[in-house]
Amino acid sequence: MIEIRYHDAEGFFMHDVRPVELREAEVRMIDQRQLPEKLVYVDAKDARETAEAIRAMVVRGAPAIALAGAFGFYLEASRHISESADKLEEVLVKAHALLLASRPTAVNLSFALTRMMNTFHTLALREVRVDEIVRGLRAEALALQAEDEVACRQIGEHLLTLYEEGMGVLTHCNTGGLATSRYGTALAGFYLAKERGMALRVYADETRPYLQGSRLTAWELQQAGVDVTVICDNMAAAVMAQGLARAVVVGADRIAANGDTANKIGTMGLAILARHFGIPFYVAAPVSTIDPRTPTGAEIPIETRPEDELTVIRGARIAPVGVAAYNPAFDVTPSDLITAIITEIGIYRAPYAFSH
Ligand SMILES: CSC[C@H]1O[C@H](OP(=O)(O)O)[C@H](O)[C@@H]1O
Repeated sequence: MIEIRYHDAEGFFMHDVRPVELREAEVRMIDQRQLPEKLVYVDAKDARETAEAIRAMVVRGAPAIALAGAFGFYLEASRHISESADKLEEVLVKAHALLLASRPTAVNLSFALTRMMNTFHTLALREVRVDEIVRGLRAEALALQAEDEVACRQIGEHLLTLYEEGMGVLTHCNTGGLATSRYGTALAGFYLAKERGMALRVYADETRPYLQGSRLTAWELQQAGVDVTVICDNMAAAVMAQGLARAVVVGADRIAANGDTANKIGTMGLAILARHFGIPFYVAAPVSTIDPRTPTGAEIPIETRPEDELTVIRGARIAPVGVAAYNPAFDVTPSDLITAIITEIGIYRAPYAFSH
């Protein structure tokens, strides 16, 4: 991976860009580790570099890593365009495994890679030339991006039906343009409200330990002119108790068949608080985040990330060297605490029973 460009992040509007973009021979990603101070892009040229970018959270967010995975899969194919179909299949099986292993919880990545591999097999069975297979894979990857963009807008439209003028809404982590193809999922409602002149107040949990809320959500919404206030994660209860937030909306990384939802660590606590304070708790996600093959939240693999992501912040140590740190990246919210699951095809309410 190479850093290719830098400029001040001020005045940069996420509506106009994509966090992950397929170019001719590389996938270009905003390096989200360096926001909000620096806007830096990195390029990855093959499956290995793309998998590393996903693992290192250069690009993050369930839909965005799915697109990065699909782009990396295509790039790998394009580097073997002069080989036989059998050799290409051998290469793509390895690329699929490498990309899939980069982060285990978000099912969108698995869904996108399965789409790409199925596209390969469909074209290979027709015995088309390898260069035509590679072109077909590029088209499928870009189709995934276009589908996600439409889905995000539709999720935003459905979210708007749940909001009232002037209300405060609390959100967790980053589920905006940086986490998707564009617009976001949970944040899409705030962008659309802004476009339509509807005033909403957003309370963004900083979202320890990786700070996606204070670093990314606050940056995105501020650039878009949305009223956003950063709070520490431990302030959520007070914000609800004071009536400042009258709803909670979050994203998702995997929704099980019964509606149990894996999302950024800290989400389950918000759902429990929302139930206690009698406010709605919404999950916003494209249907590509729903995994009917996973029966309940107990079967969702939860990624554990490096301890120093918790004990060191921007190079400053905040815990003694050698102390143990437990750093699960996600938790699972039981479906009975979820008021509604908002997707691009509609709003689902409990009891949830998702099937193929
Ligand atoms: C649009 S959903 C994004 C989803 O992904 C985030 O996790 P991470 O930043 O570790 O990729 C978080 O769980 C968000 O809800």
